[in-house]
Amino acid sequence: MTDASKFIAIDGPAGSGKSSVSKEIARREGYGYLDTGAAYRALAWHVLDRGDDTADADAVRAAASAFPFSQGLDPDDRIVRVGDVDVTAAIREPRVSNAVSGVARVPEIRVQVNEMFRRIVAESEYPAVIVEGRDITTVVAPDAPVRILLTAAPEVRAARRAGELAGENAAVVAEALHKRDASDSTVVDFLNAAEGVDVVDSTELDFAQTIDAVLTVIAQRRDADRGA
Ligand SMILES: Nc1ncnc2c1ncn2[C@@H]1O[C@H](COP(=O)(O)OP(=O)(O)OP(=O)(O)O)[C@@H](O)[C@H]1O
Ligand SMILES: Nc1ccn([C@@H]2O[C@H](COP(=O)(O)O)[C@@H](O)[C@H]2O)c(=O)n1
Repeated sequence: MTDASKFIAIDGPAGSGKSSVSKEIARREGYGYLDTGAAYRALAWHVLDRGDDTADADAVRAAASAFPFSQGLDPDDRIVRVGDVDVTAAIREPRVSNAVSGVARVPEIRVQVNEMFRRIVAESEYPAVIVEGRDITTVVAPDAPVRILLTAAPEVRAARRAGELAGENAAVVAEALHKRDASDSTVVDFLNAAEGVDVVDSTELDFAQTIDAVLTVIAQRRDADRGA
């Protein structure tokens, strides 16, 4: 069993605000920030870079066996590398977003990256690390003192994501987001909160209100964990 005491675990569907909210809270509170989706995205990029298809599980496993991934925990230093290549921007491109679920579907890959996430948190010098993804509250750190499912209505998430991708057709962006959620939810359940997980639904909240809501849960859970 891993020591999950440093984890602040946040799950949720695409576009629910996991990365933007986690990053901002990490900055304010002096926590580390681990974007687990970046590892899946970087592996998808690596598979494509090798000229392979992420739908081919054997090709994904082969790419993962030589996957020199690196990512720091500083919320203001978000550089992601595969070997010497800075893939920070490339992993956000639609071609990677559309391919990443293929990587996430391979069970051995999930085991490999989850072990890496636990090791990164255990070795970090931060007092706590906000770790966000799809299965952090349920699989990666089910014993974490703080576990939050951050969600929002599908149309709100799609509109927020379309707002980010200037120049992209909103309907196409929405369709890609829902398709990725549908594929990902066959692998892990990030739409329903597991027992003991707090839900923050930001459908009716602006960004600042969402931050406040998440900070309130963190404070309550950490106090309870300390026996306050
Ligand atoms: N409560 C909110 N109100 C308005 N905009 C928000 C809110 N929360 C997040 N956003 C915005 O929604 C967009 C999507 O958020 P973000 O990228 O953090 O989602 P995510 O859950 O990490 O998505 P993905 O899993 O696809 O990476 C961002 O532009 C972010 O600034
Ligand atoms: N814990 C996780 C995190 C991510 N994934 C997969 O990676 C994709 C990209 O994640 P983003 O958070 O950057 O959008 C996501 O669509 C999943 O396929 C995962 O499976 N588990």
